Amino acid sequence: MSLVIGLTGGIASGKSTVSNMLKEMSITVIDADVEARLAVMEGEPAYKQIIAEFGDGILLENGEIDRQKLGAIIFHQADKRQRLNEITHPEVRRRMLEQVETAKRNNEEVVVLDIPLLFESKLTTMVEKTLLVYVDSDIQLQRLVERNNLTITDAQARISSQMPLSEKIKLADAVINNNGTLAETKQQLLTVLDKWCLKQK
Ligand SMILES: CC(C)(COP(=O)(O)OP(=O)(O)OC[C@H]1O[C@@H](n2cnc3c(N)ncnc32)[C@H](O)[C@@H]1O)[C@@H](O)C(=O)NCCC(=O)NCCS
Ligand SMILES: Nc1ncnc2c1ncn2[C@@H]1O[C@H](COP(=O)(O)OP(=O)(O)OP(=O)(O)O)[C@@H](O)[C@H]1O
Repeated sequence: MSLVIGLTGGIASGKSTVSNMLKEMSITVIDADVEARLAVMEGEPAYKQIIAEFGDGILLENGEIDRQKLGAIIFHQADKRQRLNEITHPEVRRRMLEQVETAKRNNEEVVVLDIPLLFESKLTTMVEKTLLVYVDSDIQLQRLVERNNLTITDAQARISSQMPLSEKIKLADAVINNNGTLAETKQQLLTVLDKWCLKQK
């Protein structure tokens, strides 16, 4: 029996940081952002649908989707964001489920799905437990600005395109507070895994 955990949070709250800790423990992590990237490669059905919706002005010279341009549109326009989600999310879901099945066949004890929009896109049916990586909003903004080299306005647009962390915290089965050091975050992760995985056995 595998336990399927949905790892979520807000943009720049620390999901990848926690994912990397899980990978170091040899736990399989399936990353929705990676699957979403693969789903929109040239030749994939979503690629054509995106061009039909957003025009070929969003392509780079080499034919790939210009992620910066597409991001600039969808993080500022809710209706466009919804269209992109409608195009990409079914394919992301399908790809992730395929990998969950493989992990289950391999009798892996724990499988983690890293899904930023787990609650917004109602993907919780894919997982048995939900784990939220939380940070205070001022720290989130500061980390996002620094990591992505964004203006405060652009960073705020990205943050407000997602459900606030203060709402997500009410929906999660467990919360890791990532305001502090990486060591403190890892300790909280180990406590949660201990609790959930020991119960599994
Ligand atoms: C908008 C795009 C082109 C921006 O690409 P970019 O390389 O700049 O960012 P990346 O894909 O690494 O995403 C960074 C973060 O942005 C946030 N984000 C991405 N898409 C969305 C969205 N549709 N709504 C809200 N937040 C989003 C997530 O927190 C994600 O971790 C890209 O994110 C995309 O194609 N998004 C649609 C697919 C999607 O919803 N992915 C999220 C996982 S399901
Ligand atoms: N505890 C911490 N202390 C200091 N910096 C941190 C901590 N956790 C994460 N960071 C930094 O904050 C930034 C955001 O973290 P990370 O990339 O893990 O977030 P994410 O939730 O995966 O983001 P995204 O939704 O954009 O994929 C990174 O630059 C990371 O190095």
